[in-house]
Amino acid sequence: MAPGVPMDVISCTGKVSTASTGYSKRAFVTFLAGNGDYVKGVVGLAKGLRKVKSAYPLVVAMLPDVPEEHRDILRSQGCIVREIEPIYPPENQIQFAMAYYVINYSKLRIWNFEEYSKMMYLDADIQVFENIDHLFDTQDGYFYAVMDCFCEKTWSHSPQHSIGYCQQCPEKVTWPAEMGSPPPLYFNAGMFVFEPSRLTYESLLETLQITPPTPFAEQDFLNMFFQKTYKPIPLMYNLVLAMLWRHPENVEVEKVKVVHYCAAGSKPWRYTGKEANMDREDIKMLVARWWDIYNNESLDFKAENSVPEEETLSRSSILSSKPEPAISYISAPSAA
Ligand SMILES: O=c1ccn([C@@H]2O[C@H](COP(=O)(O)OP(=O)(O)O)[C@@H](O)[C@H]2O)c(=O)[nH]1
Ligand SMILES: OC[C@H]1O[C@H](O[C@@H]2[C@@H](O)[C@H](O)[C@@H](O)[C@H](O)[C@@H]2O)[C@H](O)[C@@H](O)[C@H]1O
Ligand SMILES: [Mn+2]
Repeated sequence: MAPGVPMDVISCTGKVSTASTGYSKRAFVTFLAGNGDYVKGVVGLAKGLRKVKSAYPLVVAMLPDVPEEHRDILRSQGCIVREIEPIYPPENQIQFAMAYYVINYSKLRIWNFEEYSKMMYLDADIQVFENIDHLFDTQDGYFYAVMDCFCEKTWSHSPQHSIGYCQQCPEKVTWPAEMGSPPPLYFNAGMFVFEPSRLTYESLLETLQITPPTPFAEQDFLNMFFQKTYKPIPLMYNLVLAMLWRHPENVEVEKVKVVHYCAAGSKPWRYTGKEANMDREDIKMLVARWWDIYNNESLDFKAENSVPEEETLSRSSILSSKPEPAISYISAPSAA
């Protein structure tokens, strides 16, 4: 099992917690850039959230280069489209792990969505297979995300990769004293629970301008910025596919609620099965499950079934005012 992680999370009963007292506007948010095929990822995500009957809308923070045709597709799927301005890191010569990561700093604009009190960020290459609304009831003041893995070659630039150390199995290769203290717990930034705040937003942008970029771009930056308030949540909330072959002992596939198609060659809408590990039966099954949702027309947005956002708000405020059985915060099992 993965190392035990100190955390309190809502028991996965899915009940509304009394913690969300009073009016609180919540939403999922994803990020879309370019005129390429990631729009399929967002459509899949919107349909997946509908399939699990999530109570909250999906906001799409999109760069100006997303074509109107793609915006119409997303509106027709019930998404709330929000155009954002790009954010670029300071001048640098860095070699990002993937060249296109440079656009991912624009994700930081979501901290400025102050009309929401709590949001859950999901990459467009993520699918939600079980309802995770209960994560909105996590205690405020923290940054919740799943721990990443350092074993893929995309990490070959890092000291931890060079000595074979991974936080998913810290006992396998212990961190040598001569390299100082081991790296702090590090999260995958494809999924996280956060609270939009103008103050945090401005601090993020100011800090970014004086922070030299690093290979994992905004993910590295977010890990540095939220190091003190980061609370790991179990792997079931963001299965980074490489965990299946790097740390199978930490994965209970039947418990996985969220799958992150981030391994090379695993984007379902581009899947060929030719890249390393892509011919695995579990990968084929997870890609097929993604397509089942994407192609399921009964999951398309139907305006007549929807409740306009403002009404949804009042419903959620009724929900939060309705006396709900308090639920206990439990110290969750280790992150697996
Ligand atoms: O051409 C692109 C590349 C990335 N993204 C967005 O940026 C996120 C991060 O990129 P990606 O998921 O490919 O990174 P990975 O998690 O695979 O390293 C994607 O999920 C999308 O939300 C996008 O919209 N268009
Ligand atoms: O821009 C930096 C990116 O960093 C992350 O990518 C993953 C991916 O590259 C895997 O292949 C690695 O193995 C994994 O460790 C790494 O975290 C986030 O998923 C993505 O949303 C984005 O923030
Ligand atoms: Mn991703």
